[in-house]
Amino acid sequence: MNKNIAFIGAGSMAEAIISGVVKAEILNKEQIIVTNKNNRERVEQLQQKYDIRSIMDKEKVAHETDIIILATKPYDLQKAVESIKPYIRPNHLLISVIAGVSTDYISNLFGGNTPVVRTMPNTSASIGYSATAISAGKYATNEHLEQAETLFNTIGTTTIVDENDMHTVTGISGSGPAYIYYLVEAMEKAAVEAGLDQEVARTLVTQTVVGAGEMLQHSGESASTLRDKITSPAGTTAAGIEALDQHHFEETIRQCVKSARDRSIELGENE
Ligand SMILES: NC(=O)C1=CN([C@@H]2O[C@H](COP(=O)(O)OP(=O)(O)OC[C@H]3O[C@@H](n4cnc5c(N)ncnc54)[C@H](OP(=O)(O)O)[C@@H]3O)[C@@H](O)[C@H]2O)C=CC1
Ligand SMILES: O=C(O)[C@@H]1CCC=N1
Repeated sequence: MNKNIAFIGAGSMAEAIISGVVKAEILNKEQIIVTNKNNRERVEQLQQKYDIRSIMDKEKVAHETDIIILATKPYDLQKAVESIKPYIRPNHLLISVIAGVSTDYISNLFGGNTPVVRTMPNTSASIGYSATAISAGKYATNEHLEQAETLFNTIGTTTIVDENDMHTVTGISGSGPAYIYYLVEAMEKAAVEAGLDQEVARTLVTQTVVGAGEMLQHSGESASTLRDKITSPAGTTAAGIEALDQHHFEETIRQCVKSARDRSIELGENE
């Protein structure tokens, strides 16, 4: 890509994207700039770790870049925009990774027809495995959307969605890796309580999750078919699944996704 990119916000999500983009080698490292509010130590840490540039002066950040990725928490967005708004050019593209916040709101904050593309990646971006959803705001052209797709395709898959679906997407794939990690924590705890060594538990559970993920990706079979193949009649898996059902597993997941989605809506309502 012949575009310079700046990250406004240098937290977990910015780092996951930077890590993935650097590994993908689609940009020279000096084309990537990171900045935050005032935590110079953090941006210098990222600068050293990924051999990218850190710049605290927002005028210089804007001057040196074509694409600006907004990666603050939703409640910090307004101040972040204020700090860079005076230096935004008409040909800048803004890409938001921020949960809940609409492209219209961001365009309005910038006070005009600023093109905004909204994305919802996840932290697996750091190893090229993000499931990123993308929506174009009303001032973003097809070219802007393609630029965002090109960038996010380097850190995983991209799926274009209607912006109205972004809250659900956030509850599914934005937060999703955390649900899987929570499941892993629970399985490890159960294994240790049943007498397995912690390291043995970790190795077995991790490989089980990785293997299941690879099967979902590569076997061409649905989750339900794959599950059936493990579930012998009156066997161990059937007993385990029955316990999950008795403890309302499906309803628990439904509530989990709904709560995350509702929270995304709330974050947007503070607009
Ligand atoms: N973490 C995740 O898995 C995902 C997160 N997201 C979204 O990404 C966004 C960032 O999340 P995450 O990385 O976890 O958050 P973090 O808290 O880890 O990072 C937020 C960053 O924003 C910076 N910041 C705060 N205020 C300003 C400002 N005025 N100007 C410039 N930078 C500022 C902070 O800098 P400082 O330290 O100086 O305050 C910090 O570097 C959120 O909106 C979240 O919804 C989306 C998908 C997944
Ligand atoms: O928890 C959050 O609000 C962010 C959005 C998606 C993942 N993390």
